[in-house]
Amino acid sequence: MPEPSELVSGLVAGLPGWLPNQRWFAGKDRPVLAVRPLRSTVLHDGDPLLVHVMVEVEQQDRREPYQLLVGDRHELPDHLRSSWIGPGYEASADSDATAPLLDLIAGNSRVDTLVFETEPGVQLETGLRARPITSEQSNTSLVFGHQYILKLFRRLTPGPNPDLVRHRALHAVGCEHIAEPLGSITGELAGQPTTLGMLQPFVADAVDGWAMATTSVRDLMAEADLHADEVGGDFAAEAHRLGHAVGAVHSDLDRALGHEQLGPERLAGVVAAMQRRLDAVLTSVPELGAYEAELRAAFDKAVDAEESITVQHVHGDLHLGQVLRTVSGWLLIDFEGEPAAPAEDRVALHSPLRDVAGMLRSFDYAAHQLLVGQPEDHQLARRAMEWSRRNRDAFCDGYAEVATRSVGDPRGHATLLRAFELDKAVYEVAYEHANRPEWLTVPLSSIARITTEGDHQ
Ligand SMILES: Nc1ncnc2c1ncn2[C@@H]1O[C@H](COP(=O)(O)OP(=O)(O)O)[C@@H](O)[C@H]1O
Ligand SMILES: O=P(O)(O)O[C@H]1O[C@H](CO)[C@@H](O[C@H]2O[C@H](CO)[C@@H](O)[C@H](O)[C@H]2O)[C@H](O)[C@H]1O
Repeated sequence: MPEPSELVSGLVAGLPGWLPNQRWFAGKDRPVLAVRPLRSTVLHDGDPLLVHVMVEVEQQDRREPYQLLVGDRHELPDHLRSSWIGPGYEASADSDATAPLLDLIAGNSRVDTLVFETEPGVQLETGLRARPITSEQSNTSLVFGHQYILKLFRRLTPGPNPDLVRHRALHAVGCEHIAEPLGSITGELAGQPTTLGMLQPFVADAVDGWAMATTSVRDLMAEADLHADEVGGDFAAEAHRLGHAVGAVHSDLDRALGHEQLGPERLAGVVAAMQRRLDAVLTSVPELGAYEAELRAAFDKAVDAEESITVQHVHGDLHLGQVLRTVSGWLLIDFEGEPAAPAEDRVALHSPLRDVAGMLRSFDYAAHQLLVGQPEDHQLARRAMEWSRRNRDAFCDGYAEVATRSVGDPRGHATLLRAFELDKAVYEVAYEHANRPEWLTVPLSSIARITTEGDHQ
């Protein structure tokens, strides 16, 4: 096997061709011009070899750091062939190679500039093998035994990652709706201690909200004569509990990290950001042009709708795929903000209504995604609306029971909430255009309904 330094320099040369095929690579829409190694650290010098590598990826207008786990072994098993970069392979799918990561955290170890540590008072079980979770995500998560999940952040931003910061803050105030942070990995990037990984308990019995909600929609669609409140798979009680959980997380984030009250000129700044996002999405998705005037008017209306706006730490990219139903209740995961947003936006304070709007959008998605590609059917479309309205209302009812005083019932801020929902739908138009063009009709038809038909609760 080559020396680790030779391995890394050879492998970096293969990365411009390999990176764009990775789900977690954020720059798939632009060519990779160059990849430069920033730092490499040998974590296990054996067979398999495990090297932690940070690289800088250059694309047209940006240079962004990423982390990789690089492996090498005498014989590469068949199941790792797709991870081959040459020389060496990306090792996150190699259970033999990644096993030391948990032990390094448990041992509060330091290797070169990498710091592996447990959270205060945490004792970890060691010697467990890891498997990567198979869902397509923005980062890479490894499950150790059935006990722990380690998320390795792929695109790095110098400084602490908001996912870890918010989990720590919520845990410190006893929040029941998160998986407790158990440990972390920190490295050095641009001279700053930077979060590379976060360890949490793996909740093996959890089902995500999207799977539950879409099962409920399917149940309703299958019943010709029953209403949403009459079918066995009714989701409203869960939507209510979920609203309660999100409201409690917002209150806990406020208690732990505080809030700010912004005056009218800052509210105007929030709305200006919505207009700028619309400008950007209009250039890449011309279909959105049909709704431009109505969208701009809805955003402008929000400027005068409230005297001030409360901002605090929030989730930032809340949707049904970011919540897990366990036997004891709902957990929120992944407090990193929108994957495509700039780092400043992901750590910034925002209105809690932005998260509420994200979840309301998700109910709308769950209701309408089954209709994608189907011939128009008014009966099914009416049922989708019925499901969406019922569950959005139940969510808001649950949220209002525990929300911070400054927000209360989200429906009491109808104009601002509508603007946040439309802003999220504009984001989704860009997301679907880039990732799932066949689903572009989902956010576009919501925008049509909300703006043209005024259909909004
Ligand atoms: N504590 C946990 N227990 C069980 N599964 C989890 C846990 N945390 C995350 N997951 C699963 O891992 C997936 C990816 O986690 P997430 O934090 O959303 O990562 P990413 O930033 O890559 O999107 C989730 O969709 C969920 O299925
Ligand atoms: O989970 P991520 O942080 O990677 O979020 C991105 O991908 C989501 C899709 O997986 C996307 O969510 C959109 O589709 C969901 C259904 O698949 C729906 O529930 C959401 O409401 C909708 O926004 C999310 O926008 C994107 O950031």
